Amino acid sequence: MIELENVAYSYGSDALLTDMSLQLAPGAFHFLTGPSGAGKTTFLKLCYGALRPTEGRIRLFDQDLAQMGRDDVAFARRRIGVVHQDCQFLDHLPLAENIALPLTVSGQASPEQVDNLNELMSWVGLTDKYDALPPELSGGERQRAALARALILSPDVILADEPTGNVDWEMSQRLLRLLVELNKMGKTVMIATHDLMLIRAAKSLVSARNLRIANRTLQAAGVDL
Ligand SMILES: Nc1ncnc2c1ncn2[C@@H]1O[C@H](COP(=O)(O)OP(=O)(O)OP(=O)(O)O)[C@@H](O)[C@H]1O
Repeated sequence: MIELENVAYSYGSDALLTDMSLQLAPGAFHFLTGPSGAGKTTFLKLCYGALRPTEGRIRLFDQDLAQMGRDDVAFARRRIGVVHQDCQFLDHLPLAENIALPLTVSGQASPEQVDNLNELMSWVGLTDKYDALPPELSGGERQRAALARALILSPDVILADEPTGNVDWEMSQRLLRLLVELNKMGKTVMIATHDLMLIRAAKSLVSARNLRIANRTLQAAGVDL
């Protein structure tokens, strides 16, 4: 689905990431860990085509990113749901409209026309927050809403950047179970996290591959992470 081959990335003159190769296969479940500032968010941005590599090759759904124009990337992006680290809601819009935004922004539908909106909001346990404004939500509610928004276009791949940041352990587990459930439905999942407890808790739920960014490159993490 997403392939990286010897990818490097630099924001300035120094390379942040080097020689990274990965194949995200259909139905795979990956954790991505590494110290703060190691480049996890940057790596996810490369995976969804928001950044282009300074070296190496990226393929999104069998297309070479280097050959893809803006429209091609936008089309491929519809198959990738991204849960952003800071949620990125529009504070003046009710929650349901925020969640439906990936559909309504392109003029494809109004929130009332989005068939799966109620279903999604119920699945993440937010039916009573339909009309709430984002600043009125708790941290866990925001994270669940961010997950719902990432799913509104029924993507094949979910890339989640610290989806359990700023929530308590119980809520982390709940979010983890939602992501595992999506994986059981056949979706490819990658979660970037600092939370090693979460990765350990996932062991009993899903067969995950653990990756770590260290020394500017991607490494398979051992059982003890
Ligand atoms: N747009 C940018 N321009 C310049 N430098 C950037 C930019 N975005 C990120 N960086 C730098 O790249 C490095 C990696 O950032 P990134 O957010 O990818 O790390 P991370 O592993 O996700 O960190 P954290 O775990 O703290 O979220 C950091 O030093 C950061 O300051």
